[in-house]
Amino acid sequence: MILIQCQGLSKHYGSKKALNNVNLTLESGAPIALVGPNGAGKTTLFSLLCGYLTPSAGTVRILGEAPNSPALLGQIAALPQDATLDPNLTIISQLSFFARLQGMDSKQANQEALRVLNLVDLAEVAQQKPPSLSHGMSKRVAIAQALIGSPKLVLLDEPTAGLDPANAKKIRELVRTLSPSTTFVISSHNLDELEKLCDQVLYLDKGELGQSISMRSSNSGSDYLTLTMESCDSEALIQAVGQIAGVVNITSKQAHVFVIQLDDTANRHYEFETALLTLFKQQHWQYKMLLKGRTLEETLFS
Ligand SMILES: Nc1ncnc2c1ncn2[C@@H]1O[C@H](COP(=O)(O)OP(=O)(O)OP(=O)(O)O)[C@@H](O)[C@H]1O
Repeated sequence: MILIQCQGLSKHYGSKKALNNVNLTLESGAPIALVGPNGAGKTTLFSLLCGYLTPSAGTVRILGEAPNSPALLGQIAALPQDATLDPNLTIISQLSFFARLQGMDSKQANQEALRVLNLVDLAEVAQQKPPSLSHGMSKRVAIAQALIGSPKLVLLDEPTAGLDPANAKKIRELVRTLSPSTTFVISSHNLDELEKLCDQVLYLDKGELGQSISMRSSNSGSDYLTLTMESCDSEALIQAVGQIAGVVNITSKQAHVFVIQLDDTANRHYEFETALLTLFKQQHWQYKMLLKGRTLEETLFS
């Protein structure tokens, strides 16, 4: 099912071009990552998808509808980067209010508010007011708000920024669990996190959509291996590995991490891995990790 379609989408703020002629078609399914440097236009794109901003040129369709169409009520939700709640009202009353805006009666709205608070493990703060929550808790409440009514599309702008590692992991697990019925588009600078969660990565730079990378195909069908060593003489390793049959290239941009490109001969990986382990045994070199494919960082920036 086509969830998002943008054609020739541009947004200017005065003379500033924040988005330039973006063409994009996204299907529902696994989470999709949106990455790009500061000021690339990610928030602007999210705001156009939600209908918070109107395009300077081009069109947006969500499930075939214009972003502000009443048909999308409850079907699309967003977690803005700087989401805030009213400091004077309890969490439950605010979440229930948002549920009522989607047409639920007061009993259903209360149950829905509790359901989404349970999803983010925060049912115990239901009767509290926002100022009594920590930054991480406020973020999780904002994520709960985006999940009201089980929308088909949820846009998350930096969902785990400021969360401790345990809570960030919980949010990732929640996204994974809900993914069959909700498609998440996640904007983040945390490439490790996106790599764990997303199959497709969109790269936006200076308002233009560049690469669209399929993590699945780049990891399964690729001819790359990423090797992390415990400690080693990098030059000696590059020299020795470079001489193993099938190696096209070996590079190292981070201490102890090597990206090895193999030619595409059938069974090359098995033969190469055997030769690599034999080399480690001969040289008494200890490896930490050998991964098929390249990291997202390597794929985007090498
Ligand atoms: N309201 C505005 N008025 C003028 N310029 C704006 C406005 N909002 C954003 N911009 C500019 O548009 C460009 C894109 O901004 P945007 O916030 O969409 O980027 P971003 O990719 O979300 O950045 P970050 O990763 O820092 O959050 C930037 O150059 C920004 O300065």
